[in-house]
Amino acid sequence: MGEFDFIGRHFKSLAGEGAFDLRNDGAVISLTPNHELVVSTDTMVENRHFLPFDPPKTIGQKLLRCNLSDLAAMGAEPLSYTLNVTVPLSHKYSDEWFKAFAEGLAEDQKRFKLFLLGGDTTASDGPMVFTLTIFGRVSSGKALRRDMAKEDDSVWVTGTLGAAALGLHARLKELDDPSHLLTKAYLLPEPRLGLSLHGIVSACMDISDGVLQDANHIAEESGVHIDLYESELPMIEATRNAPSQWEKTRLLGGDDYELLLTCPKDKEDDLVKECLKHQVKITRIGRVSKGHGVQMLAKNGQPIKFDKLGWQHF
Ligand SMILES: Nc1ncnc2c1ncn2[C@@H]1O[C@H](COP(=O)(O)OP(=O)(O)O)[C@@H](O)[C@H]1O
Ligand SMILES: Cc1ncc(C[n+]2csc(CCOP(=O)(O)OP(=O)(O)O)c2C)c(N)n1
Ligand SMILES: [Mg+2]
Repeated sequence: MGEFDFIGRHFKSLAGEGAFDLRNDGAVISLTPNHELVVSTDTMVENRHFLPFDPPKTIGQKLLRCNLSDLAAMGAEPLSYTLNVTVPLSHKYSDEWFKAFAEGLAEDQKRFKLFLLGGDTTASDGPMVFTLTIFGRVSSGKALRRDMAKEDDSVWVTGTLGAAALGLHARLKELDDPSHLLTKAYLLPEPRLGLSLHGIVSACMDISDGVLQDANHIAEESGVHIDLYESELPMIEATRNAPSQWEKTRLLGGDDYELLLTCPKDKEDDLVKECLKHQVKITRIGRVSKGHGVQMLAKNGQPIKFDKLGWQHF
């Protein structure tokens, strides 16, 4: 069958304007005046980012959505993406598997209004690896950044936290998930696209490695200290009620793909209004102050001690 046949069968129908039907050496991106191109890339590795027995459809969707979440964090709107696939030679993923993977991409392409530009296909003795590079656009000068948080700003988060990290363990049958909501959060994050936050928030990023570690990125980049209040972290019931042995996982486990924002006091009403307009839950979870680093504070005001801040690959 070969890789060319494989590309034609699974990916050609996902291609859009400038992709030349996936039959050229490169693709062309048309740019509009007064916009800047935003680029972001993320890799997903079998047994590191997804489980080989996860549904192929949601693996495709999660791959796209993690990248869409990066565009959301930049305040950008999606245009197109490239897809690199490294197929494992040691164990076979069926044609049906890739069909469902591509169906996931097709469904989300339609919903989030972007298309495939091209990519690369290889094989190796290692695990399945997907790399997706996403292109978006933002009005010139209006990209959101991580480095403008200021003393006395409040810290906010969209949606809820911790469910995806527990969902992974539900998939591994280490934790009960009768509502299936933990599993759903792990399999299918919801990118917070479409919010108009430029001129409202002082810093923005998406949470992939856990709220504390990612808040630390904003703190470092902005030259400030951030306190997060543990009791304020928004969690669905299944997350809040998980047995205490899962405390650290739900707080630091990552995989949330929610937006972490800092906001000056006089813009808080605008932030809440903008999120309400788009029916996105938003919760105040902390405060920016002078200094450096991050702390998570318990209800009694005491810092909670952790041996690490969040997810690290090595
Ligand atoms: N291998 C690499 N080469 C160049 N830049 C990298 C590499 N890995 C990460 N980066 C850059 O480092 C920054 C942080 O990366 P990462 O933690 O992966 O961010 P994100 O959580 O947004 O994906 C990004 O600007 C990314 O482009
Ligand atoms: C099988 C499996 N094990 C563990 C995890 C948890 N996990 C893997 S990577 C990661 C952090 C995000 O991935 P990364 O590659 O750091 O993305 P980036 O920060 O670059 O967006 C998390 C929480 C998972 N999603 N799946
Ligand atoms: Mg990354």
